[in-house]
Amino acid sequence: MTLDTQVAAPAVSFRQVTKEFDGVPALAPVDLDIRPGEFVSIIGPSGCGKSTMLRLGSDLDAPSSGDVERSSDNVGYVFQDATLMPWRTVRRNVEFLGALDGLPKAELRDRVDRALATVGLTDYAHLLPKQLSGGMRMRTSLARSLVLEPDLFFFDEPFGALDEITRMRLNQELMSLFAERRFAALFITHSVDESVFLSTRVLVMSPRPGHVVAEFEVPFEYPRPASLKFTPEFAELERQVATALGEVS
Ligand SMILES: Nc1ncnc2c1ncn2[C@@H]1O[C@H](COP(=O)(O)OP(=O)(O)OP(=O)(O)O)[C@@H](O)[C@H]1O
Repeated sequence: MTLDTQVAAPAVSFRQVTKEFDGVPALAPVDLDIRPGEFVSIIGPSGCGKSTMLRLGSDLDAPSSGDVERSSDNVGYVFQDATLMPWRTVRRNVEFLGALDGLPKAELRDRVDRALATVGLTDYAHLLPKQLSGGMRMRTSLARSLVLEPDLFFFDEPFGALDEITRMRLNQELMSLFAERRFAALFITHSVDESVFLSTRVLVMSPRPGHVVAEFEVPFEYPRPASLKFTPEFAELERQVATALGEVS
């Protein structure tokens, strides 16, 4: 699918958005548009306001000044903690948001089946969260959001607590999903490699009060093969992002 990301209305836009906590600025004025088909990563030092931006973008918190606008209320969230209900099976966890949203039973069943298949958990749907690996718990969390077929996704370091192999695999799966669905995404990470591999655009933030100090367009076509990471072009972009991070850390 080709999408002209420059003409579509922003899925979310930040206009001169600031945030203070107890009078102390956490976020300097931020301007940012994320359009349908854009996967924007934010990377920056600890405490620079990445999660704050995500909370403001997703309406979990209100800015101190400025405006945040979303073009759709159909929003998905995936956090580092999968926040599954321990007494519910994988299937019942994945059903949860769709049921809350009042999806008709048959539609919900179809969507849950598709979401479970997308994340590779069809054969594990009867298990409880305690019987799952960390990667499977994260897949369950992702599937729960997918059931709502969101136009806009917020990811707060979803793979930060996973081992490297699982993280690489989930990066590949999320990239494939994005290649297919082309939702809009705001993705918080501490990993340069992950940000470049997944994103159409990478933003580097300064220490508190956070603001965007560097921005990189990532030109690689989707779907991206894992072997992309071994190309000189990928390594060069990683080097540039890491350098921008180093300059501000
Ligand atoms: N509810 C709050 N009350 C007071 N201060 C807060 C609150 N939430 C965040 N902060 C402060 O705002 C700043 C930005 O926090 P935020 O969690 O957005 O940073 P971050 O870049 O996501 O950090 P990390 O990479 O460590 O997760 C930090 O200095 C934090 O202590």
